[in-house]
Amino acid sequence: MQPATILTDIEGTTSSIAFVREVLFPYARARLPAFIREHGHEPEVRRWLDAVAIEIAAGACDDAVIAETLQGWIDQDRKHTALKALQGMVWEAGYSDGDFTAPLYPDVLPALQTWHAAGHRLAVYSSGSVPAQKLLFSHTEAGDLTPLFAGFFDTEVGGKREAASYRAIAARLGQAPDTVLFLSDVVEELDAARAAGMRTTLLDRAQDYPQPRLGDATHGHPRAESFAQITP
Ligand SMILES: CSCCC(=O)C(=O)COP(=O)(O)O
Ligand SMILES: [Mg+2]
Repeated sequence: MQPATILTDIEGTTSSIAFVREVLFPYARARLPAFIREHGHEPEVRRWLDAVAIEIAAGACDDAVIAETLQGWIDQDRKHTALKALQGMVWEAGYSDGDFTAPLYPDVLPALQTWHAAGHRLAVYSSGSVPAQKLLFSHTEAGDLTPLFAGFFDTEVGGKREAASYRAIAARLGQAPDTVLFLSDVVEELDAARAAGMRTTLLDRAQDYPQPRLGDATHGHPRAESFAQITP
């Protein structure tokens, strides 16, 4: 039988929520206005700024207003595809200037290496954009881990709480959904993956969730406090 493909979330699963909210988000929040002023004319940036403008004003609006809107969305932790794409572009400088590297929970790298060596395909599905995911995994404290992964998926495939997104990911990986194990800290995401036919495990990390999710709070998903407890 083919080893299961392991599809993992990032924030709260491979890396702490604190890193995302206390390092990545403030970095992007502070630099987005200047980034938009300097790069707003570039088509790949403009495309996302226009998407924000359409949402907030049904059309054109000032770039300063767009920047303020994006900062508000960061404060609300909105998982908007345009915000995530722009954040990823801003984080590129942070990684390349050495302002930060990406921490992983200590159990993550050994498990990923073991699973990869055992023939499991590994993939990522995060609200962070695919370029942001690749930046993160290529700038971990253990070096570049991107060669371990066979696929990266973001919300361009669909929202993380929608079963259709997981069906689309399975199809893109060329796998039947029941051969994919999805790992996440968010029960609603696991519910959607299960509805699509995937296997699931809830990551319940004490650092992120001081109140353990037990019993009904797991919605029937297998629960693990570390990757070391997962048998794919
Ligand atoms: C690619 S790292 C940035 C993480 C991020 O912006 C985010 O919203 C994380 O969401 P996740 O789906 O990984 O919980
Ligand atoms: Mg998460």
